Amino acid sequence: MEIDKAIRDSDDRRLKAKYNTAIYVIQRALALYSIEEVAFSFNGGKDSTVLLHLLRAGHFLHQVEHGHSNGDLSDHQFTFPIRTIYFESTSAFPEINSFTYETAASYGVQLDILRQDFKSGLEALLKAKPIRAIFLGVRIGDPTAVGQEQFSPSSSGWPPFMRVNPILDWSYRDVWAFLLTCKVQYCGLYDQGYTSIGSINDTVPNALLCIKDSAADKQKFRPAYMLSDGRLERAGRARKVSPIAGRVPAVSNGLKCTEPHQSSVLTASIVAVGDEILFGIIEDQLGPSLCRKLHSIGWVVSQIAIVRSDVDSVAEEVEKRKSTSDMVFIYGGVGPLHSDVTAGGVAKAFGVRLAPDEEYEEYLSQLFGDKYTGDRNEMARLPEGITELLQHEKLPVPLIMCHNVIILSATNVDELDVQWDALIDSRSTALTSLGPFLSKHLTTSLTDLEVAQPLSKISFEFPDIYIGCYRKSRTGPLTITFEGKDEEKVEAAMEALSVKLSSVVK
Ligand SMILES: Cc1cc2nc3c(=O)[nH]c(=O)nc-3n(C[C@H](O)[C@H](O)[C@H](O)COP(=O)(O)O)c2cc1C
Ligand SMILES: Nc1ncnc2c1ncn2[C@@H]1O[C@H](COP(=O)(O)OP(=O)(O)OP(=O)(O)O)[C@@H](O)[C@H]1O
Ligand SMILES: [Mg+2]
Repeated sequence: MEIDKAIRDSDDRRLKAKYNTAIYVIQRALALYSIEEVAFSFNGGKDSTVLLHLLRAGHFLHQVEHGHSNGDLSDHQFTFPIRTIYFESTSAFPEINSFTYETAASYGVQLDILRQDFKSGLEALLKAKPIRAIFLGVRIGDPTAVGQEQFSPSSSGWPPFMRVNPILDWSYRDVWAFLLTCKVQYCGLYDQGYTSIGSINDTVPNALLCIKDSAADKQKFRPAYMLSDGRLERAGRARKVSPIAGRVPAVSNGLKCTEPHQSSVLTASIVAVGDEILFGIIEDQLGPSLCRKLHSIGWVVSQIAIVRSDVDSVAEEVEKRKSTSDMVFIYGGVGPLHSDVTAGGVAKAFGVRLAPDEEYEEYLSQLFGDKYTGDRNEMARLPEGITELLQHEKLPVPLIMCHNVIILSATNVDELDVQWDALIDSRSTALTSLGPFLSKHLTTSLTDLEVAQPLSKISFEFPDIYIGCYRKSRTGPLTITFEGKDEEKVEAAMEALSVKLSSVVK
């Protein structure tokens, strides 16, 4: 079976682990329900395309296990035996419609086309057919995944059936790793910068994939698999636009299609975990170093917090920061000791549990060998369903990323340097360089009282320039700093203040 073979032949351990879990879920469902009792909800989207091929492989393996097939791995001509439903809508992209029909034809899939809304369509279907379980390509991070597990009964108010979500814990990156590794066809819209597809009324290409090319009259987009931060997968679906504007790829999620540094500033929060820092026994050196690194790539650090080494303190801080910052960096409290509570705190902040992560466990056992036994397995328990491992050749063990929270295991500045370089190199985080800040400063021996009024006027006139002040001693000169991304504006702000201050001197 070519899908199973492609995954087994691949050396992507994470993908293998995700594949195995999905196949396990599919096989359990096929053991629980007869083939007449299951259905597959297919809509030509990338997630349901992944699921189609997983179902093909899962059903094939199920047959082999039960002695119904000769197990011939080159068996391509397998007719797809699971009832497949497609809710066709007049507002679907024509490319999605044709891909759905063509794919069905290629893999022997019999499509049941439903032209009602989901609920009425399912009510009618369940009256007519003995369906008890429906496979869906829902993934954690989808708005509809909230509260769902791999097997979730339909919600109240819906007809009764089991929703089976074999790829619930797959990330955006896993989806693309699967489609590219298995070399299967996917809808052509994904090669035109669409990263998640709804209807023509609410979907445009993802502005984060826009290629700036002033020579061309039409904007171009990179393919969906190039999106480095899966969190932003739905950026092209955030805003409802008119049907005509929906096909014009100029605006998405309020972001103009420009180089990111021209239109946006991203913010980061830093969380250090450690009672010893709060007791004053050791000093946090990673926080200031991270601030410099983030500033150098054009990010704004909005906060550094130091929290106690307990799960609730970590969870409370991460919960606040993850929704107000684009990225949260957390360090300290990583390891197998009783005080190593960071992973647990992050899990709690996202409302998930800690569960063994096979892939991470493998890295740890390679690193620690035989010593890695017993309680040390604790280290391989990571937030379930939301963890992405960020591998890099320079790192002995991958970094852990849970949505927009990156757990750093560095304990000193040298280790941080290595992890930072790996993050910058890694295309799977959103840590893109936004273009550096331009910094200028001037010093004055005027008093704070003399400077206050002109300075507040200038701050008001230049709202997008960060104007700050510091002094090294109460009696020494005052340094005024100007930070911004537009050199001319930074200089204009500094010049304007100089003029105002010189008139104070006179
Ligand atoms: C087969 C199937 C089963 C569904 N079951 C439920 C359900 O039990 N409860 C629910 O609230 N929505 C259910 N939905 C609706 C989806 O959660 C969601 O609203 C729909 O896929 C639209 O998603 P979109 O807004 O991202 O296009 C179901 C949809 C499908 C196709
Ligand atoms: N019109 C539809 N007909 C049948 N199933 C659907 C339809 N819309 C959604 N689904 C089911 O819901 C799942 C989740 O939809 P979702 O839009 O998140 O994923 P997708 O369409 O597969 O991929 P993408 O996120 O790129 O749009 C689908 O994988 C599919 O199982
Ligand atoms: Mg979709």
